[in-house]
Amino acid sequence: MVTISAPATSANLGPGFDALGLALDLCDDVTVALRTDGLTVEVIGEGADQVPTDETHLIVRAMYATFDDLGHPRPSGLALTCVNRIPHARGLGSSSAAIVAGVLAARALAGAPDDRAEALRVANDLEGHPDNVAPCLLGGFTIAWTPAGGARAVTIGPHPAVHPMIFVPQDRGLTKEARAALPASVPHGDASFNAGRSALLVHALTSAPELLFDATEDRLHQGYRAAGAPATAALVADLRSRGVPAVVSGAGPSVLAFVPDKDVIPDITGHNFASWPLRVDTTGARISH
Ligand SMILES: Nc1ncnc2c1ncn2[C@@H]1O[C@H](COP(=O)(O)OP(=O)(O)O)[C@@H](O)[C@H]1O
Ligand SMILES: N[C@@H](CCOP(=O)(O)O)C(=O)O
Repeated sequence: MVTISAPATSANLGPGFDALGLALDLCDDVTVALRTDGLTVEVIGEGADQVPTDETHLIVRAMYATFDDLGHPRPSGLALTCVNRIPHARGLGSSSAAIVAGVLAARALAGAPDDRAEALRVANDLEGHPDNVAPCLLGGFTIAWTPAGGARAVTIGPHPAVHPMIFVPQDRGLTKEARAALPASVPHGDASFNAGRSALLVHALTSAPELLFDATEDRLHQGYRAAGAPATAALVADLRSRGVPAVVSGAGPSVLAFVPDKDVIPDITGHNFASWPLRVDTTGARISH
């Protein structure tokens, strides 16, 4: 039996589309036990009435893909108990947390070493972009990239004065749909703008939080997604008009803001979002046997 605790994540952080991400201290816990035969999936909390409980469940899919990647036979029986806290389809990396949990659980049950670089490669192949699975696996603020051999990532910082605040709406928004809203190409000026802001964001998050406002500007994805999530765009614009570094969290529809102190909650009167002050998770997914 193995238990994986996998954190929520906020990807992109404004200009770092598909590259930058931050782990947050809100975790899904998954316990997996080997059985002689059959598959059972018990889900408590987020998504309990919505996610499948057969072999199409995302954690089970990630486990099977990992056993196959290791060349290890799939077990004849599995029992999963999932305690879910990360809201689904809100831009907080619930699918990445599920994939990471499945990859780490399968590696542990197969007797493979806890090799996060290997786990990242497999998790990214399943998720399709590395910016959530990287912080979920490594913790902290991560920069991820995908060379020919598969995804890689480094984790750094962030500066202790980086205080994330998440604003979560009731409505959902699937990442797949938000990605479909993006154009096939962008103007060179916008690409160059984001390259500069992404570089500045690394400096701001690690050494100079006072630069976060300029560093979180984006021209690659948020504008194209605004029509599909107008309430999100309105909250980001309102917060930024008051000098708060605010961005779309992942593909949305949640909003991430950086506040000067963890107890400072910006006034969001008139916006139908719940405020969640979350600390940075500095360790990444945890495994307990
Ligand atoms: N813990 C989980 N168990 C099973 N499926 C999950 C879990 N978390 C997420 N999913 C699946 O992933 C979908 C959300 O993924 P996605 O659109 O990428 O949004 P998010 O930003 O929350 O990752 C859910 O609707 C569900 O189908
Ligand atoms: N870079 C991705 C990030 C998606 O994050 P999620 O938490 O919304 O799944 C994107 O912007 O599509």
